[in-house]
Amino acid sequence: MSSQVHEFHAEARQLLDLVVHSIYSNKDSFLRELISNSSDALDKLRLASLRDSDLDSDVSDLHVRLTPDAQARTLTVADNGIGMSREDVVDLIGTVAKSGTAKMRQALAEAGDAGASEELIGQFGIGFYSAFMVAERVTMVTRKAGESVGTRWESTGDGTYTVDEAPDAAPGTAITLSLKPADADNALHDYADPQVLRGLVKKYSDFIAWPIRMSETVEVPADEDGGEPTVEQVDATLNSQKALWAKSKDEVSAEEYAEFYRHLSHNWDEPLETISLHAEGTFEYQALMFLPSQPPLDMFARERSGGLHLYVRRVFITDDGAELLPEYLRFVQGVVDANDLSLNVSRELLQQDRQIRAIRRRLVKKVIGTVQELQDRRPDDYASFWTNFGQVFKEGLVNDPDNFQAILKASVFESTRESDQPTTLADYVERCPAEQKVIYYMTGETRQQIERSPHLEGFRAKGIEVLLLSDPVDEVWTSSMPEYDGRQFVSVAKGEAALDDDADAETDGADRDAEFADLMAWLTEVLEADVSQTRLTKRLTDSAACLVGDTFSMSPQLEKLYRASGQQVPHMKRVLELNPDHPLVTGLAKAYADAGDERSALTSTAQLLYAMAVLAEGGELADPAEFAKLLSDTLVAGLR
Ligand SMILES: Nc1ncnc2c1ncn2[C@@H]1O[C@H](COP(=O)(O)OP(=O)(O)OP(=O)(O)O)[C@@H](O)[C@H]1O
Repeated sequence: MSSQVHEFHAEARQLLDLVVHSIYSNKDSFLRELISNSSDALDKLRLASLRDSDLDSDVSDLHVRLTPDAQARTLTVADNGIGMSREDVVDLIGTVAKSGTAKMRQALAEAGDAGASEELIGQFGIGFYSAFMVAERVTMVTRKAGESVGTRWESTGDGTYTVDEAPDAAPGTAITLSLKPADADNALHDYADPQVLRGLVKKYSDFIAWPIRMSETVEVPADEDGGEPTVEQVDATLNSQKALWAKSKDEVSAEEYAEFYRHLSHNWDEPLETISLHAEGTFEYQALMFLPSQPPLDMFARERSGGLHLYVRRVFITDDGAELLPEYLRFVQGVVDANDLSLNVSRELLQQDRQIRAIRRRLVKKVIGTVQELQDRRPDDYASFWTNFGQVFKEGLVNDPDNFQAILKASVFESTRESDQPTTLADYVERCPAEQKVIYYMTGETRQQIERSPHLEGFRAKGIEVLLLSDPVDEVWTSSMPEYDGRQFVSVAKGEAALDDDADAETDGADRDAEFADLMAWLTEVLEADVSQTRLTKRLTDSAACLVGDTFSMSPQLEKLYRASGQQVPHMKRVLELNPDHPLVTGLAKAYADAGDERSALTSTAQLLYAMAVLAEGGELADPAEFAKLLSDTLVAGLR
């Protein structure tokens, strides 16, 4: 195939434009990005050759090489890794691989000016494109393992790039940067200077497992025989290649951990917390995990792979660590290096492996324990963790019954208490009056909707704190009637509300029940399709009526969630609760008593009463048009 000019995808162009004109101060980080990509490519080739004995690739000396050329003002970063095919190049480099998400697109659209690029680059990372922060032109020559012809890619970072055949390409990938003039004022260093490169590798990429080599000029002093001093080219390895996870925590600096985290995660932020684990005994392994300080763009993408990389005795096996941590901990980044697994272990085997399962159990406990520690000791960091990952973490309440209590404890919840901070359950319990033996909650779609719901009126009037749960998972885990610290979770929208506080209430209640008995029996009959029973309520102060489920029933929101996921669930009838002090209820009782046999005229009022109760809790009417007609007819009748 001949030379082709391609246009970058719109998003890629936008991003490149930001990069080229970037005032991002950390331009040095381009080197870390390129070395990181090379390291990944070397990992992939070694793995491919382990798995596929037909792959005729030389893996005896895998490495990265830096070649600065001060005269030509170029820097080449080359590896003999997996390489890319022509299609790979166009697909991977011509588009912003990870940017399909709305968030990135939105951020790009908003970042109109160069000033915003700083933040954007720092937040999202730009991988390969970071080369354009320091280079006027980038040339990539690459050849994929197993293919005979290579590809040459070139761009100046304007809207287009060219792709050519490269018949003589060496296996792997070589990226040559034609460097912009060094400009110390703008943190643009001289990347053709070997000393600068040496320093950057030490700083950012020391832990890379593969050797990063550079040919250096060294002076050989005059020997004893009086020969002249000479200058020689020597191949130097710039990085120590030490696996950070094998070291104990006090041997590694925070900055080293942070760089390693960035390398692993392709994020550009600092880790919020570093977790190091060295297990000895039956199964020996080392784990190094990080809680990020920023959420990744694709956290809610279902196909997102796990954040843990698996190594076996220092050999990279997979970066899809789905078997190592459950989905609800998918934000955790890190490495697990197991001593006793086979290098040939396949994905299927991983799933069944006893050792992997044991490791997973331990890692899960460790991560939850770390979140708990944050909660106990570093409230600000915990708050930021919760904002970013709380919703995902709470998925564990549904998916990980074994750790339910630990997850519950390490979580926080919104509540009716006057505070902008969510509460732990321990604090909730501590605030409870002595006689309150349960934890009250209400679920709904948003906090605002729940707060307006009539069910809370009585609780609010009595100053009883209620948890406001508005994540979809909340519907699910609460429906199994869990306990915390021996206290049951009780929905304020289910069962009878125990809100009495004086002894006379019982007799009072019996009198009132008798007073409204006829009306209630009639309402249950008229609203038979939706209402299982009508009773007088203790939970309302302002509204006329509300609907409550049985203690063990499904909430309407859960019903909706099940339907949305394609499951057939029966429509749940609920109890209609009436406020005997409300004029609409007393008025209706009177009208009902006066109407004699002419009660059919009151039917629409009964239906409106029901519909209003549904609307007040933020629910949806089965037939909104019918409701509008009923209301209109009633209003018209009132005007006559
Ligand atoms: N040296 C290389 N050898 C082989 N493939 C490479 C190399 N450099 C980049 N690639 C391929 O190009 C893809 C895109 O690289 P790029 O650095 O833009 O993004 P990334 O590494 O996936 O993520 P990030 O943007 O966070 O760095 C990589 O995922 C990889 O498949």
